[in-house]
Amino acid sequence: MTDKTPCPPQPDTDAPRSPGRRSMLLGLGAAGGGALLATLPSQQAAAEEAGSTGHLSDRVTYLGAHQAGVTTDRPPMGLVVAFNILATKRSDLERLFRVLTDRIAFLTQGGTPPVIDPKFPPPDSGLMGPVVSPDNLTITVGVGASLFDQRFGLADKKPRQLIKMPQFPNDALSAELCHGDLMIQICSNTTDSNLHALRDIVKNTPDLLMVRWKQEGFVPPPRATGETQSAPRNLLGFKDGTANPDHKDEAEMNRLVWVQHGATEPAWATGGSYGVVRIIRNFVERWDRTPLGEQEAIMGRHKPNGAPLGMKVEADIPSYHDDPEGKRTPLDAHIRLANPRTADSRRNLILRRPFNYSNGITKSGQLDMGLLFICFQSDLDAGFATVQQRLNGEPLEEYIKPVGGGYFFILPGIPDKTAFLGQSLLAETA
Ligand SMILES: C=CC1=C(C)c2cc3[nH]c(cc4nc(cc5[nH]c(cc1n2)c(C)c5CCC(=O)O)C(CCC(=O)O)=C4C)c(C)c3C=C
Ligand SMILES: [Fe+2]
Repeated sequence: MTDKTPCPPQPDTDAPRSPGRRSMLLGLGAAGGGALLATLPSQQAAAEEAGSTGHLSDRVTYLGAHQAGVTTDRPPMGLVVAFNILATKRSDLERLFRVLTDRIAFLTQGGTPPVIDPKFPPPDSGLMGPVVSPDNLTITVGVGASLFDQRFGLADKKPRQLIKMPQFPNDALSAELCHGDLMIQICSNTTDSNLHALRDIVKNTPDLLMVRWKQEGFVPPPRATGETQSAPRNLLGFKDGTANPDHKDEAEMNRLVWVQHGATEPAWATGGSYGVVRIIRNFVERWDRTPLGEQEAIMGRHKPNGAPLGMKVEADIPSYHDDPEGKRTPLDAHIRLANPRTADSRRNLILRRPFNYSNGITKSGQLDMGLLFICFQSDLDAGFATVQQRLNGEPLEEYIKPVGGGYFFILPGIPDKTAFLGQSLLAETA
């Protein structure tokens, strides 16, 4: 049953976004408060021991032309949650976007939730103690094709390439893990920050949103020995992310990721992006019984150091034109199909931002783990759809099974504190 308890007044979200050096050093940020100061050193030590690279005071702005969580650094923990929208009126859809904006402002910047009469449910779950620290949190909101049905009068404003994610040949999509009117990606240094943010959003939208599916994931920390370059490993034991475009290169991100003004998309979509989520199970028991040479031929890279086959280091650029028969890198190796590195295939580049996941065991007693694959692009057809089409039938398919996910349009950013998420979309159809 949906909890319809009205929420008590929410805290001021106007927390300063540039904490002083001293408060940064103390790990206080905008949150302030002695309670945090008292607990910080041990929490931080624990996080560092666990390999987390972040600090409780790390704060990512939620304001700007683009939403955070796409080209910002990927923190160690991430989750994707998809919702059905319960609102049926346009005014309620606007209320939903305003509430989300308000919660994103508070949760990502941190602060102290109000203390209220104990006869009411507490405004905050308390998962993070009396002070909510930012902890590198980003909350990224996307909308599915179904938002543009008859309910809200938005049909003619649908991003041109936004469709319900199709079933690809190797997919075994499970209905309860797919699609949704709204998708929220929540990323931070720690699982509890992500869950705290999720619970806050769910609590504040009882009559507006219903959770449809959720998948949590993680990025392993850099290992102290033997790892010479950046990309962390996936659950097949290979470095994953090596050949990703540079998310810090603004020009490249404008070319590949962000919908540009004057593009073929509706004007409201400028600054947004297409987000693809795929829950891809890995058959790790079978993989772990596969000879190393075969694993490497399937991926097209050496397992220990991530170098392209026949090359020395991870950063080496694979070359295929001098290997037309695939003697060094098989023609059907994952990386060669995904990016054949021709002049034409430059327009198919995508920004990958995946997380590993481990969900326990399946009904038949197999380890249920895999890749929460997430990627972003300004052109869905040229990006994910083309790359996935090239991967259809690849040898890696024997070891993977996509079971869920969806296509979403990542809304443009919130330009300033007077604005709200989705405002450009609603303004165009007011
Ligand atoms: C449709 C897009 C892609 C899906 C789905 C996908 C699934 C998937 N990938 C790995 C492991 C690796 N992928 C790597 C590279 C790579 N993968 C894609 C696209 C998809 N992968 C691209 C575009 C690339 C880059 C290719 C290049 O430019 O050379 C790698 C190599 C390291 C790296 O560059 O990241 C690994 C390893 C798994 C296990 C998987 C599904 C479970
Ligand atoms: Fe891949």
